[in-house]
Amino acid sequence: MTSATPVLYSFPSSDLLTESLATYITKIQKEAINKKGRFTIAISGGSLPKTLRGLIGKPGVKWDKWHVYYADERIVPLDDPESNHALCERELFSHLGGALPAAQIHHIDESLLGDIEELTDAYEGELIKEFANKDAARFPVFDLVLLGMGPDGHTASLFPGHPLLSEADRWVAYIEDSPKPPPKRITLTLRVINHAAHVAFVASGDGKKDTLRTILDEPEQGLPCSRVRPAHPGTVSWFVDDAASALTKYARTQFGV
Ligand SMILES: O=C(O)[C@H](O)[C@@H](O)[C@H](O)[C@H](O)COP(=O)(O)O
Repeated sequence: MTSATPVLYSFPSSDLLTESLATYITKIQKEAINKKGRFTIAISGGSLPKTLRGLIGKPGVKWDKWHVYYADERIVPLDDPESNHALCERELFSHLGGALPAAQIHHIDESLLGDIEELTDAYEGELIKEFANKDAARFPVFDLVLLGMGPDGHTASLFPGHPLLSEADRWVAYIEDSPKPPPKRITLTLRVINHAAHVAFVASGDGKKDTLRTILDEPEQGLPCSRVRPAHPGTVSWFVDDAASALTKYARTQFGV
């Protein structure tokens, strides 16, 4: 089975990056809705939710068809400043005037914070409700997974050298020793990410330039971000700014949809 080759889009400003990312997401959303009447997306935390602001008020975004999941989430209350859900609420959902129904935003079950195994099973159950039997697939096929890149090359809560990278059965897994705090998290597994129709990474700033070079120019090092290679006909795209791409020799593609 052939895997997607990363496509690199690099922008001179964060405004251009934000606007282009919004255009890209809107196009994928439209294709998904035309095909099956809904759009399934998984979103990470970190600086990513803020870069989705270009979607706010953008014509053509059909929020009522969105079904949102988290690519990873921290095991903290939903209103905790460390919660990815709280972050997405703050940066995006609260600006939509209720256009995206709360029932279509799938967050962790707060009543299970004390039992990470049960919480993980329950979150996987949320995915099963959406995806099981749909394509008779062994793994869910998200229309789009949006990811960030950590300075150590991690993505979602998949960290370099961690045994979780080899998880071959679960859709959602937990980690209790995350090197990035907080230590307890759940994450989509690499198998799930690599079954997505489209995956897009977003990375910006000078602080990302060394890691981005390693990920794109030396994929053989096997950093988690380099291992995101959805199977054909899936795609993997990188939306970065020129500061982040300063060191990579990887070929740039001109953005245009
Ligand atoms: O919840 C998390 O911690 C994230 O999902 C994580 O994978 C993040 O995306 C990267 O660490 C990049 O974070 P920055 O964009 O803040 O550098």
